[in-house]
Amino acid sequence: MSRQKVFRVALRGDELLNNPRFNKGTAFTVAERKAFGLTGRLPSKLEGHDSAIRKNSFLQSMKSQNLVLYYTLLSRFVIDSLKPIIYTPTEAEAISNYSHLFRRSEGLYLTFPDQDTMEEDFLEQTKGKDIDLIVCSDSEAILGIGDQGWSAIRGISSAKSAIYSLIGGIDPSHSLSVVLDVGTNNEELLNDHLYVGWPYKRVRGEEYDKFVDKFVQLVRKYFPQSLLHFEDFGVTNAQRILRRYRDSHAVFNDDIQGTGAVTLSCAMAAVGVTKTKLSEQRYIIYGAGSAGLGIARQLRDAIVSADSVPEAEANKLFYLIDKHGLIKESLGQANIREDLKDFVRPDDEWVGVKENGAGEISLLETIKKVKPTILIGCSTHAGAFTEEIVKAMALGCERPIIFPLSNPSKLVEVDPKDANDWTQGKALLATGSPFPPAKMPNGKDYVIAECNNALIYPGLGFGAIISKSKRMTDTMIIAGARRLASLSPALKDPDDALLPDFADAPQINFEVAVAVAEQAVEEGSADVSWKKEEARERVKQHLWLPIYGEYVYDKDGMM
Ligand SMILES: NC(=O)c1ccc[n+]([C@@H]2O[C@H](COP(=O)([O-])OP(=O)(O)OC[C@H]3O[C@@H](n4cnc5c(N)ncnc54)[C@H](O)[C@@H]3O)[C@@H](O)[C@H]2O)c1
Ligand SMILES: O=C(O)C[C@H](O)C(=O)O
Ligand SMILES: [Mg+2]
Repeated sequence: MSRQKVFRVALRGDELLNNPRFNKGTAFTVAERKAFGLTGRLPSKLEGHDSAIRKNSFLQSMKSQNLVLYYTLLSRFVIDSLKPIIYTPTEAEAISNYSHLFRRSEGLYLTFPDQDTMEEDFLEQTKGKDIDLIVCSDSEAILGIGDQGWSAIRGISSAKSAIYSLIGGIDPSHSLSVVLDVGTNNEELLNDHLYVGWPYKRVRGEEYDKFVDKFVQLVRKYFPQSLLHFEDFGVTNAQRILRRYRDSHAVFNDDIQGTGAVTLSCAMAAVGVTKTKLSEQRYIIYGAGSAGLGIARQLRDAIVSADSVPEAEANKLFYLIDKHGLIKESLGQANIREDLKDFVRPDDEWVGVKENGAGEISLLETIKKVKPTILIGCSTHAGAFTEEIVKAMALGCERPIIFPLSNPSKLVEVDPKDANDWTQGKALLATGSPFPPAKMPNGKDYVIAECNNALIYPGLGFGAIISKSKRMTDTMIIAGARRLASLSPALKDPDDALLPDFADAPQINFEVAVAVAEQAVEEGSADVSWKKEEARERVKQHLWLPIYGEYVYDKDGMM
């Protein structure tokens, strides 16, 4: 017969969770969590559960044991082959199964019913730390796989933070990954008795806004010069939260602004190949959610500033398509979000164009009428760019520019190999997830650019952090995007990739960070006394590299 022993334990918080002798993971009781300062460090449900270990889990486990080893392995040897394991697309699989994979606490869990202790939990987790970067998600729109509840902490908040360190050079001990667990509407998770998050429907409306606001105000109070990165929020919340806080703190929505920036760089490189201007293109954006609208606005703003086109004229170059087809006036307010209003097409343009029974105009009909030069996919609609669609693009212009950006790989709108074959190598291509090179008709490889926001957000973020920017402004983002575009391999060889390879991402993001910091200082968004000309040196000095230091014992030293 076994008898439960009572131990007197002098450890609290991280010390307790990181002690293999005493750690109980999700099995800590509510009373123990309170007594040992663990409430904000563990998800809400108490039983943990293990399942098979994947490569991703192995690296995750290495990360929790030895950060220097983890980042050295990733950066020094195999950045482009291991990145897909710790990030897109493998993360999608790890996230959807995370309750079954959960082993150790990571980051900060803020759960809706625990909001009375939010400040305590926040302070427990950040005590003695100098936090520059906070990455948070409420997990409602994870990549293209939708609502994943609590699981965002692992594959999204932590993976995005890891990319900041790996590619951007941000010291991992200065970043904090957060999940805002406000429930989930994912029935599969709600019905899974092993789901370890808060197993209730998503909180909406005023209660949700208050919860998010409480968190944002803690960030502002304790880390006023940090960058607050929002990832994979649902489209309406994402836009609203960004609007609400962007003038009072350095906040950044990666899906809107990061995706807009990397796609702008990629489009600049593509029009460099076709020797045209951004203002001479006609754009179809398929999927008008966070990414679609972010891309449309970023491209529009660049056209206004670089080609001196009035905003109202620039708006007319864009055709947005969503679930109800082309976004046009007659879809009515119920089917058009308020924030899409700049891009709503007038009905009288479409007289004579074929509609379906519900009065909707399809992607194919839009292409036939508009003869676009650029087609961008961020719809989560796998295979939407069929052979007929891609060939219709190629009929309308010599070098169609086609970016199927939906992640993970299985949701891509068209396999780039097919788009290349169907256009006899004429299409200029980029995807959101990594794909192997396609073969050109002359037998050469065509490297598919990976147009993923991870190629730019680490540099954008680092630039804002180093310059202690009070806000992340559009002009800072455009400065970073221009710098990235200027490093495109296709500018030297038009048959080369539109964007640099991820193997070069650290050097590329260094340049992006310098450009952002320079712009921040020049425009007065920065809060530093140094001059624009010093930005390069400042970024260099603050780059974190995974190298062991020498340890000297000091009882009051770092813990
Ligand atoms: N490459 C990148 O860096 C990058 C960045 C952000 C998002 N993405 C990808 O883009 C996709 C969308 O992400 P998001 O954050 O904008 O999500 P979101 O949910 O905000 O937007 C998706 C939009 O597509 C629309 N849609 C769904 N099915 C459609 C269909 N059949 N036809 C037309 N429209 C349809 C939805 O109504 C919604 O408006 C995801 O797959 C995501 O992984 C890629
Ligand atoms: O996470 C990624 O790979 C990119 C992007 O933020 C997405 O939501 O798909
Ligand atoms: Mg995202």
